[in-house]
Amino acid sequence: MQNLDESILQKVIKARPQESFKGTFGKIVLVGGNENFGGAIIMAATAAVYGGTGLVTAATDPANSAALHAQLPEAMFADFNDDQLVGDLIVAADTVVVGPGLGDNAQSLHILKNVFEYVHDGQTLVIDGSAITLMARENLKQPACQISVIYTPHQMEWQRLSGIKIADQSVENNQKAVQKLNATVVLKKHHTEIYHDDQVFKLPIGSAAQAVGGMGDTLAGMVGSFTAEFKDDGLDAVLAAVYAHSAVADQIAENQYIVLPHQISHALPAFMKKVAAQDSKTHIGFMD
Ligand SMILES: NC(=O)C1=CN([C@@H]2O[C@H](COP(=O)(O)OP(=O)(O)OC[C@H]3O[C@@H](n4cnc5c(N)ncnc54)[C@H](OP(=O)(O)O)[C@@H]3O)[C@@H](O)[C@H]2O)[C@@H](O)CC1
Ligand SMILES: Nc1ncnc2c1ncn2[C@@H]1O[C@H](COP(=O)(O)OP(=O)(O)O)[C@@H](O)[C@H]1O
Ligand SMILES: [Mg+2]
Repeated sequence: MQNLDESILQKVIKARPQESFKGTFGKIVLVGGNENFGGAIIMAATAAVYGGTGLVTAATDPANSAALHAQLPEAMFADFNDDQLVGDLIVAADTVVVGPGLGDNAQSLHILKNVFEYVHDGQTLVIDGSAITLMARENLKQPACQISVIYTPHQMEWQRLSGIKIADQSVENNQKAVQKLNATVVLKKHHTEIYHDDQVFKLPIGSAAQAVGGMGDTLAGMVGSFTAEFKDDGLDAVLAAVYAHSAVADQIAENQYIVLPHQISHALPAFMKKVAAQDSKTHIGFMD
């Protein structure tokens, strides 16, 4: 098991080329947010916008449209019930995130199946929250095409997906389950573990100040954002997102009892600027 450190940030987050436009930095579609969980998809989309992905669309329940636009005018809205529209957006995307606040009823399942129908070779698919629960419950297989699949379960979602009880989630048991999945797994907990092929990475930072609703929705948005924006970096983009999420949280937690998920997103542009400007030996104190 390898401990992640700050060097993963400099490896991925570089100064932007001046000869560029929004399309250079990727397109992402985030699917989720039923009428009760609109906050989840708004938090995920916020992470994607502030993470720097060039074009961000939230496919969600129409009940969330006004709130999304009010909170995040940079993001576009699509009705997640419009299969064709969502399909067209997915076809054009670099990364698709599905699950934050999607819910687990028949409508949620229909939307998830529609996403799986349209994803195609070369894309990244981040599967989070309700989408993991639905796949486990409905025994739904991940799409068979050549996509990079990244699951971001918390321990109970991982129990549902892998069948491994939380108490038995050892590195060895988790590795066996991940090898059957053909996917990367970001197992979220205190000191999150990332499983990829036969490699295991551990996040040595982060704290209980992060134990608030929406923290994982924000991480899913960041993982999606970085995989779309830094698409040549593959696994490193995932590792950098996981590290940055908790590195920013730790800095906010120096002065706060808890960290609100949207505060992490809002702090990202300044944090990323510091990373891109600094050499790899310097501590990144974006609030210094
Ligand atoms: N503002 C919004 O819109 C928000 C919307 N959200 C959306 O809600 C949807 C459902 O997601 P979910 O995670 O809230 O519920 P679920 O999948 O049933 O898991 C909870 C069950 O597992 C158990 N549990 C055991 N270990 C655990 C662990 N380490 N981490 C977490 N749970 C653990 C836990 O035990 P308990 O707390 O009861 O002791 C409980 O029995 C999903 O789409 C998500 O995106 C949320 O993000 C919140 C903000
Ligand atoms: N005690 C803790 N220490 C460090 N990180 C934590 C702690 N509790 C929660 N987190 C982080 O918060 C996030 C919680 O994810 P999740 O349960 O999916 O949240 P939600 O679905 O409410 O957005 C994960 O990134 C997890 O690693
Ligand atoms: Mg979650």
